[in-house]
Amino acid sequence: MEFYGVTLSSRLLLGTARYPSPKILEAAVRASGAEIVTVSLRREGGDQRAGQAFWSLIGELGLRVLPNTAGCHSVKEAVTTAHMARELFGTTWIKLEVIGEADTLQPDVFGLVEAARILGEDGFEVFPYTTEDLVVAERLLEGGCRVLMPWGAPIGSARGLNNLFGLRALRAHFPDVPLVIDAGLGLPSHAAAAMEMGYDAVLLNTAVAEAGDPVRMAEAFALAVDAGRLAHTASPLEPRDMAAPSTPVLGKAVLA
Ligand SMILES: CC(=O)[C@@H](O)[C@H](O)COP(=O)(O)O
Repeated sequence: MEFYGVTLSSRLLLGTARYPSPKILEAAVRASGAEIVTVSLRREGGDQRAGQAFWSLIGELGLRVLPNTAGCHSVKEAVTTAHMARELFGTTWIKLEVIGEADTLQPDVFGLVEAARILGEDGFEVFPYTTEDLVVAERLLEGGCRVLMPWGAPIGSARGLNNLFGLRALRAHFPDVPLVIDAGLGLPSHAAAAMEMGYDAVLLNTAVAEAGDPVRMAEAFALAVDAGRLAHTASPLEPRDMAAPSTPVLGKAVLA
């Protein structure tokens, strides 16, 4: 799998917020096998000691940082945050969030398209947090995005894949674009379903960070992502309406 020319073997991207402690975050990242972790600029500005531990972990595991513009509600705020993140983290990658609505934290897709275009022209490689809308997807690609990150469900909701029809349509319309389900996953089975559908990867945070045992949950998600991907490459059956006997029978049994 490739994002902007970078080849990766793990298809699980992990967020780094809301863990009970830096130690548990470290163990969860290790258990997940993730090669990319998202970091919010605002979080890193906070606790100095947690920041230090986090940076040694990044170095030790050779992780790639995907800074995000979490919590930005306008194009201006998102663009400014992206510039600060580029300075601080030394990467042109940016996970672009422009939040449009407080209850669902759903993307403001108009602002998103505009911010993605501005950042693309500024040399950023943008990972936009979007909806499953096909027209918005097309606009983001026209604006220079080479990866799309549709939501599964609202951030932190743990609902899974809310709109299977829309997500399937998105996958079918853009077979060659790396598509990552971002946000709203609650269970490993949700991640497996996304991968079975042909999504390239999943990004999640809350389901692991707020699980009773984040380390075990990180491992469970890693296994689910691998299983879902394996199933996808094995050409799964299409569901059908009528029964089809799984055991072929020849003739009839004679019962005396
Ligand atoms: C980590 C990150 O980038 C989040 O903004 C992301 O959207 C994760 O959502 P969940 O916490 O629902 O997994």
